[in-house]
Amino acid sequence: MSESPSLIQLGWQPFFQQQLSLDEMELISDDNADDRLIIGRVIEQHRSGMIVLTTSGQWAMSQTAHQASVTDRLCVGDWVLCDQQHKFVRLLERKSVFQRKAPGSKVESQLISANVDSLFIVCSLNNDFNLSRIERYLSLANESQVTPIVILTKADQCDDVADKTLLVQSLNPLMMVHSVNALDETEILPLLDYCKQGQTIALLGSSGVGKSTLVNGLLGSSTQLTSAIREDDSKGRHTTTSRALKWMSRGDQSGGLILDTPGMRELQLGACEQGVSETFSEITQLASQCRFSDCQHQAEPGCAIQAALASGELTERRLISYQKLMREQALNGATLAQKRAKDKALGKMINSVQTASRSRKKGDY
Ligand SMILES: Nc1nc2c(ncn2[C@@H]2O[C@H](COP(=O)(O)OP(=O)(O)OP(=O)(O)O)[C@@H](O)[C@H]2O)c(=O)[nH]1
Ligand SMILES: [Zn+2]
Repeated sequence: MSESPSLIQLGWQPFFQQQLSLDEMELISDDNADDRLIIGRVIEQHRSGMIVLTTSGQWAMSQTAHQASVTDRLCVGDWVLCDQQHKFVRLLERKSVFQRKAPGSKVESQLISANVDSLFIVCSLNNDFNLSRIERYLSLANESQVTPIVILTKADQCDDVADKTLLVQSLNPLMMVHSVNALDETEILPLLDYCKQGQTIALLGSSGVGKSTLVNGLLGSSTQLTSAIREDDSKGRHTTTSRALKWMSRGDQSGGLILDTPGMRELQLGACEQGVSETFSEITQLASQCRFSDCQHQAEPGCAIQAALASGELTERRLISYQKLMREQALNGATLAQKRAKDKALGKMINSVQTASRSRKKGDY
């Protein structure tokens, strides 16, 4: 590792500080205490465990067997307290979290990253340009309460940059939208404003839109928090994996962190009804003005949505995009409800088995 960062450089914020008890604060600041506590941030996740970075270096975190239910649910970006033996003590509450449906399962979620402040939604201005995909990513950002920033790449390969940028801006007039040639470092410099010291950003976008190019450009000649590591993959080959959390520090300017895990890149829409509603807030607003509270927005009289379509205030594309995402939510919701019902049934069965076994022991069976 080239350099140890300060807590602030690692992304420590008042939100996390406020969670520490007085006792914990004492144990953190007392270098001589036997039960000294150390604050660390999870920077990598491996099959074998978590790598935690602290102000005094990085190490593999250990845990006791009974902590597995918590440590199995940790992810890159998490803040943890550890003891001097590098053993997990507790997880600090997350400011934000990205999760997805676990592969092969409709109901379990898999945590991808935590404590991201801003999300760069990357979309290229050539053939990948797709408003509905941006809306999908916006729903994810809103659900996770992470600030979205839309970055339109390959501006150098597009004839109507201004028109397309306006279209994206029309999704939300308050949203930050940038169009860049990601290969040109001077064009991406303004993006560094979102990555100031203590801020953690993540990137989301289809393959080939320029995420790696942006990350490399933003890192510039940054000091890396950590160097690349070599580990054996499942087939025993050596692979070089780069750190999931990268630090942008250029010259004497100390920047924020880029969280770049493969999982983040493949993120799909999980359960995020709230995020979808927020992304399409004008549609939910309109729907509340329909004459009938159960309006299907088809041909009912007094339908505010149909009226907005007719006046051109709302586009059909946007309505269809909203309905599609909402339908996906309904499906997610259904599977979650089914899972809850199943868990409840299982709980009942376990209870009845335990009651029966207790009565057998008491001899009244
Ligand atoms: N002309 C031009 N080419 C770009 C731009 N951004 C990226 N590219 C090129 O597009 C190709 C894909 O870029 P990457 O940065 O690897 O894309 P990515 O999003 O990281 O792709 P994945 O790793 O598959 O997710 C590379 O050849 C880049 O040089 C841009 O703004 N303009
Ligand atoms: Zn209606």
